[in-house]
Amino acid sequence: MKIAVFAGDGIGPEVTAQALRVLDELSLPGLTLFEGDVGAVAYRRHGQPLPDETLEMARAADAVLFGAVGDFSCDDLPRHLRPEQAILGLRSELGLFANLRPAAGFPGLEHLSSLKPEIARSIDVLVVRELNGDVYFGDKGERASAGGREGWDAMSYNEAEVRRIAHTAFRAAMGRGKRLTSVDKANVLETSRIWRETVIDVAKDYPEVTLDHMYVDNAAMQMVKAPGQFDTIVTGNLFGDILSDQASACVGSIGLLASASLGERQTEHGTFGLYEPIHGSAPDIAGQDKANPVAAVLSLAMLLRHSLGREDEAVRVERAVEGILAEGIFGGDLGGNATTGEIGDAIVSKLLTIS
Ligand SMILES: NC(=O)c1ccc[n+]([C@@H]2O[C@H](COP(=O)([O-])OP(=O)(O)OC[C@H]3O[C@@H](n4cnc5c(N)ncnc54)[C@H](O)[C@@H]3O)[C@@H](O)[C@H]2O)c1
Ligand SMILES: CC(C)[C@H](C(=O)O)[C@@H](O)C(=O)O
Ligand SMILES: [Mg+2]
Repeated sequence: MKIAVFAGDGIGPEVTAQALRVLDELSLPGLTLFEGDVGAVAYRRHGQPLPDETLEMARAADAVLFGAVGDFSCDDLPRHLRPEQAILGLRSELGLFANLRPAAGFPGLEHLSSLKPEIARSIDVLVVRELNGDVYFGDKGERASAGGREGWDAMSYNEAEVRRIAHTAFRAAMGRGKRLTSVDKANVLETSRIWRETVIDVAKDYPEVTLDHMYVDNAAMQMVKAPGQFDTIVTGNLFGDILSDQASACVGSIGLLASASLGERQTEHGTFGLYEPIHGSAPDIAGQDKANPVAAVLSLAMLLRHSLGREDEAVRVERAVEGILAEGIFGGDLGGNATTGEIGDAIVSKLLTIS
């Protein structure tokens, strides 16, 4: 089993280090780790945010554990050299079109949510975000206009792209509450019209799943008003990016939410995938031992489940995280004062008590 570890920038290495301590504690036989450069750190060392050797390392692995990329010092670089191109490049080059972003409350921690506890208690949603298309990967550029320089970005989805993410989402909904909400902006966008018609067509293969549709502006409002109404959400790249950050505040902190990015490639151990927190490099707290490593540790749990076929270990890691949160071990993002390292220590100790 090979895991490529790309820790990246800012708090990326800080939170990834804690996930690696947890992985070490599991002592999985036959596991080899490879470390590669991504993001601003890769740009400084190699002149590119996603060097060829990093991409090759990912291709040769069974899974990628990713930290975060992004650095304000790179804000003025041309787009293709920006750190964010590392994660966008990995997602597209590796065909990772399905981004699973679960957002469920931790029992007893409702008071940590930005919502009223009685509303927060109900949140248990899986956001299935399409990851290889949309306005992210359409043509873009700058041109002259009567109003001065004009930036433009083309948004599109074709039926094949919608079909494959819809199948992923319907299958995920089958394993959950059998309710799927497709989020779009079909009242305005042609992209969303094709999206909606295609999702409706795919629904014929899943008669047990109740499908409904919601415009993204309403979905954002409903996410804070009554998040418990959602079971599984399927949406495009941009809307999924935004709604998942929003869902994290409903749970309590962006430092709590993990993600899996999956494609079609199967290995002898499971589905090849890339696993990362939904948060970024958080330059405002980088280097201060303040970052919450829970999202990174829970990303490792998703890696164990989906790419290594290690459900038992995945559950153990999740229980350890739930355990330390139930004991009130929080960092500053949740109103506590535990450092990144102390939260990692607590998770590792808790793991030892769970068989
Ligand atoms: N996948 C990725 O690598 C990824 C994801 C999002 C943003 N980014 C990049 O990260 C940089 C910063 O972006 P941003 O500030 O918009 O988003 P961010 O997610 O990095 O931070 C947003 C806010 O949440 C806080 N936060 C984030 N993670 C936290 C954690 N684990 N513990 C405690 N607090 C945490 C930060 O301190 C900040 O206040 C940018 O360069 C952006 O492009 C990268
Ligand atoms: C860094 C950025 C390109 C990325 C995205 O927009 O997908 C991030 O916000 C995320 O959620 O992983
Ligand atoms: Mg995001």
